[in-house]
Amino acid sequence: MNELLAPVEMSEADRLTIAAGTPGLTLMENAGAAVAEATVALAPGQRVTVVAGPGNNGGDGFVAARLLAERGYSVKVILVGEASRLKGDARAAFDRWRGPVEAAAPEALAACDVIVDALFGAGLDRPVEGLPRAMIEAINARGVPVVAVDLPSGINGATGAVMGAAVKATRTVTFFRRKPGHLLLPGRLHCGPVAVVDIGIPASVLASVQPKTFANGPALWGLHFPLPRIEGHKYSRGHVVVVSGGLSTTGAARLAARGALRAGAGLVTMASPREALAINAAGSLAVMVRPVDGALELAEFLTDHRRNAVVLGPGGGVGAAMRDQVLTALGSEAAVVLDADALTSFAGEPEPLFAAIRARSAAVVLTPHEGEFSRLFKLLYKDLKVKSKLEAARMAAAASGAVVLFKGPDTVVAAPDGRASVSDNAPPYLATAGSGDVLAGMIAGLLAQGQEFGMTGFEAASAAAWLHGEAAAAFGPGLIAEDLPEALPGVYRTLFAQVAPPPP
Ligand SMILES: NC(=O)C1=CN([C@@H]2O[C@H](COP(=O)(O)OP(=O)(O)OC[C@H]3O[C@@H](n4cnc5c(N)ncnc54)[C@H](O)[C@@H]3O)[C@@H](O)[C@H]2O)[C@@H](O)CC1
Ligand SMILES: Nc1ncnc2c1ncn2[C@@H]1O[C@H](COP(=O)(O)OP(=O)(O)O)[C@@H](O)[C@H]1O
Ligand SMILES: [K+]
Repeated sequence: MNELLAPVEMSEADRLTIAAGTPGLTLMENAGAAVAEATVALAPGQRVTVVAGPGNNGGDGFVAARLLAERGYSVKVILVGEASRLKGDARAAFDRWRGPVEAAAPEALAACDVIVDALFGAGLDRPVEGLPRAMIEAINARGVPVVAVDLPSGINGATGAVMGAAVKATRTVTFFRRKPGHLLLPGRLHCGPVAVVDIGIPASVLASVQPKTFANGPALWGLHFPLPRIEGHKYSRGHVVVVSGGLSTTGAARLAARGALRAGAGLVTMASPREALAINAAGSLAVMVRPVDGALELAEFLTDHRRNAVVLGPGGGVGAAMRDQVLTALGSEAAVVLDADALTSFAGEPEPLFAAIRARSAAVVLTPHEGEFSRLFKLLYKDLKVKSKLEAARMAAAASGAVVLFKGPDTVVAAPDGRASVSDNAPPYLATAGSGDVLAGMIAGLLAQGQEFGMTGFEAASAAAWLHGEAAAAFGPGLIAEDLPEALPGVYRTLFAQVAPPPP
């Protein structure tokens, strides 16, 4: 159930289902019935207004109107468009509706206790203007609960963008699978809780649709999660190296090291400039500290292949020295996580970085926030008209050859092969200094352990993003970055029970 279907993929799922013998009208009846149920569950007053559009989204609305009227609600349909132009299943559903139909006008919403928004769904294909826009604005101004059919009207299902104006729904009922626009911002903020209902589309159609976008969660990577094994030992759980910055900026690397250790890496070593050795050593217990200055010493340090994952960037400084260290790490056999200054150091001239990534086979994960993303992938943003964060992350992954974790409330992880995950579990108080450093360390911690479990860079980055959000939510408001690694054991307790294979 974790697949996310863009509108074109969803209409393919519909088409395959209909071709296999289920009439489109049956799907529409099931969809409308689910919308009616959701409306009843909101327990509004008796007066329901269905705002219906010219396509099949409106068709779902006509079905819901009929079923609600049959249950004794006082229902009125407001049609945005000409009744004479309705076609296909929507026409058939309209013909079964015997109640009042009013021409669309904002004033027509005056007397109602709940609104069913069936104006536009997957078929929205241009910015909303004129009367439809006035209706959306009137729905939002009305202040009564709104049940959105499939998507809040005006939200682009593929991108989450507001196409001019969009309904703010109380809840949303969608069909078969969620759409990217339910998770990506701003779309998610318009949906309220999203119910996914079965309308008779069999999961088997997914084999043909081949979705590549997923809601992030254990269903995506649980099978490859590196659970500690009885016969394991600390060396089998991987060894993360976190490269520290200079004397005044060691905190970021220490946060990353703590994140790596709590994520389960068997060993974590900070590779520290000599000037910062004392402070790094004083600030660490289980984390080891070794003197490593500059790219040459880092290269030497990484010749030990047991050191199998490296984090570079947090507090590391921007410039030629950082670029050298990054290219050195990419020249090793270790998995590499590049964050913060490691990314900014290549802003404006990313080609040497991308070439080094493409020349290796071990995993590389880049973890930019929006500022770092636009600095590093400037050309991409300028040359191509990128429509969404999802598309931007995918293009960045394809261009760089790395897994790209594009941070934010709707973190997207994209792999060069086109797969992508979207997270919706990060609470807003995760936006606090240093939380990204912990995340970089957690990714490396999973990469270090994950090799023999077949955990890829895409899975490690997705898992870390999800765990990061769960840890923040488990700690609760008031969170600071230091709390994240300490909240991880509680998250692991639940996760391990969930993903552990059943006893033989
Ligand atoms: N058999 C199916 O395909 C099923 C479809 N379902 C429903 O059908 C919906 C998709 O139906 P459609 O593809 O007909 O699309 P929609 O009903 O979402 O919208 C398409 C209509 O809106 C018009 N339109 C699009 N953008 C506009 C804009 N900005 N301003 C003015 N008019 C605009 C189009 O010209 C077209 O007439 C789904 O969201 C879902 O609610 C469900 O009934 C399940 C089964
Ligand atoms: N509004 C938000 N809601 C949820 N998570 C957020 C929000 N804003 C940022 N985050 C998350 O917080 C973390 C911040 O990382 P980053 O920007 O690198 O900060 P720092 O460099 O201080 O560590 C990222 O994991 C990001 O996804
Ligand atoms: K809608």
